Amino acid sequence: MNIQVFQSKEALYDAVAKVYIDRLNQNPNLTLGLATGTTPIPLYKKLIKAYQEKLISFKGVKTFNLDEYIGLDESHPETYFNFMRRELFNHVDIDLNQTHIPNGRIDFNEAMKDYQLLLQENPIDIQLLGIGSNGHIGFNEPNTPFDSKTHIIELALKTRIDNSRLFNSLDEVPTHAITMGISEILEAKEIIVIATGKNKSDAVYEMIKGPVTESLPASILQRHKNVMVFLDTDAAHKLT
Ligand SMILES: N[C@@H]1[C@@H](O)[C@H](O)[C@@H](COP(=O)(O)O)O[C@@H]1O
Repeated sequence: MNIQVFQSKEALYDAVAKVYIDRLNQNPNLTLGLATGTTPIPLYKKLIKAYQEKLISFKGVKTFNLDEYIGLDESHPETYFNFMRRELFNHVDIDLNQTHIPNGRIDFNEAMKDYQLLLQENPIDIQLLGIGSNGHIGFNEPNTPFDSKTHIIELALKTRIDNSRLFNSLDEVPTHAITMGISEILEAKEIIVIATGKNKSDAVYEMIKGPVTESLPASILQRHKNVMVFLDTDAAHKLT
């Protein structure tokens, strides 16, 4: 793992954005694995700015998101479908037909099989990841098998409490989600993990220094050959 710690979030997100700008200039037809949550938002803002400044284009880019809630109305602002349009897709020249998000509103078996097949056919060049405070990646909660493919998962109470800040109440937070599996995440040629804030420091420590165990899903990243981890000093504070 290549681990970088930054004194400021500004410097952190500049560094991550630079990786994307460089990679997109090397290959304008990248297949990107994208993430939601609060963590990637400053990165998406920087990529929108880079697009506006004509440093990058998304015309040839394909995207695959990690996950989607199950049970939210399609008009709900917290569906990851709406999140991605609001935070990135509506502001750049991406072909929306080339953007993919697991579908949380159709028959589960069909949705899982469709996404598994799409991922098999479209190897991901760079997978972006945040990390849950319990070590989840995507919505792969603790004790998800490392060999899992896209599946339906019951969200951990901790995750629902963490994410309830974006909803009117805990009751409104969905209990289930559809998520890319851990084995599919590991297929990406390159993985970029971003974590900021003290509430991520335990999970970050376990991801990097802890045993590789299904009880801390992000720990499997120790076994991937090409992972870059971008941390602020708060998220990194248990490491030294
Ligand atoms: N499913 C997402 C994850 O992909 C994300 O990395 C994590 C952390 O979210 P945040 O960045 O808001 O802390 O939890 C969310 O629920």
